[in-house]
Amino acid sequence: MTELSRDQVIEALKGIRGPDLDGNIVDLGMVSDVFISDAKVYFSINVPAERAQALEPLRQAAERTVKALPGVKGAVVSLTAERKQGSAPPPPRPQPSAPAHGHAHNHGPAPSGPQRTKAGVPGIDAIIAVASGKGGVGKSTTAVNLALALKANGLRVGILDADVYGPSMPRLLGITGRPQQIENRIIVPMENYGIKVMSMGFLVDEGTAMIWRGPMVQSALMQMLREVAWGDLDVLVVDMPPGTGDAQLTMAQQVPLSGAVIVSTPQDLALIDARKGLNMFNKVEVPVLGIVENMSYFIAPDTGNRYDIFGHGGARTEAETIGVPFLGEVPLTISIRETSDAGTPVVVSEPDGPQAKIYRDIATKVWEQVKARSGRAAPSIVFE
Ligand SMILES: Nc1ncnc2c1ncn2[C@@H]1O[C@H](COP(=O)(O)OP(=O)(O)OP(=O)(O)O)[C@@H](O)[C@H]1O
Repeated sequence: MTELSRDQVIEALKGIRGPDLDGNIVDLGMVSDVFISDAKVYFSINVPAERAQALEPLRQAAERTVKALPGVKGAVVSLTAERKQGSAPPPPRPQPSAPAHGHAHNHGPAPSGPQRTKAGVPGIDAIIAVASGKGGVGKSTTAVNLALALKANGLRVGILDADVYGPSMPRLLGITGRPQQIENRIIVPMENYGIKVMSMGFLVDEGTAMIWRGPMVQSALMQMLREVAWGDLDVLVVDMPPGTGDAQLTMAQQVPLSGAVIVSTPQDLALIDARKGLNMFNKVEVPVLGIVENMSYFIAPDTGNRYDIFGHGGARTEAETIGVPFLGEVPLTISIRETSDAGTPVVVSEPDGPQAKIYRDIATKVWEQVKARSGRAAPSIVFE
């Protein structure tokens, strides 16, 4: 197999017409730098923000084209809508949580630590959602490494994979097999690397087409939350399905969340989606613990050089604008991807490496936020 080159990719992308069918996306200057690493191709296409949604087919066409090239193992293509240099900053947005609800302060004294009764699931002190405004930003990767980093920081941790449409925890944590059921339909969670895990992926055969209707999703989720022998946990990390639709809103409402972590990539478009996520949690009065910028910058595997291909720093600015904590920047590195694919997340497989440290620092900040907010009553849950 011949080595894949950037020129080949660019040549192929020249076959894709611009949004108004004049010229191609390369000659129109819409394509960012192209990075190739381990036969996976990364680049972004710059489009006007207001046309982003309409141009999703263009992104898909570019992705398909690149994936079809011989020797390409995968492609990560994102749309970006860069602000023009020197343009006015966006207007300040209101604080995400109104002081009337008593959880608007990101600072101030940490009262007494998370309280057992607050989480609403006996034995579980705090439940944290990891969410993203859209798919593919690395939400599951962040969730698993955050959970393992919380464990590395000395906490008792579980993960609930609420992404029933595309459960990824079995793969990310390298767990196969089925969980056991004990008396009263209670399921024993699976376990690896010292954390307990429950995922629909353990119950449904891979490749089985599951057609989920809303109520089924809700009942599956409630079972995974309440009919699982979690034991005593300091924190349960919930990997939410991507997006901010009705299903996610209901989920955010029904799970007694202590707070939510929002994962975004730095591009403006992803940030717009991240803001939707933030609004969703505000709607159901779940405090947003902060934003993580994933794929913040790129570390080339051969030289270790750093490249800001995705416009690093957008999420930090966004967090400052909307007044939520910024939790940290995770670079796009091959080690994060490969360790995830291998079921040995970087926090456990390279615990002394720089990536693991980044996740542990994020975990520390997340936990500080949980503790700072634990005085607040959890949203009530209604059982039918
Ligand atoms: N920081 C990173 N560096 C390199 N690769 C990453 C990083 N974060 C995520 N990835 C890779 O990007 C892909 C998407 O990540 P992941 O599945 O975590 O995203 P997601 O937002 O949960 O996606 P989905 O919406 O499909 O559930 C995976 O191949 C993952 O290994």
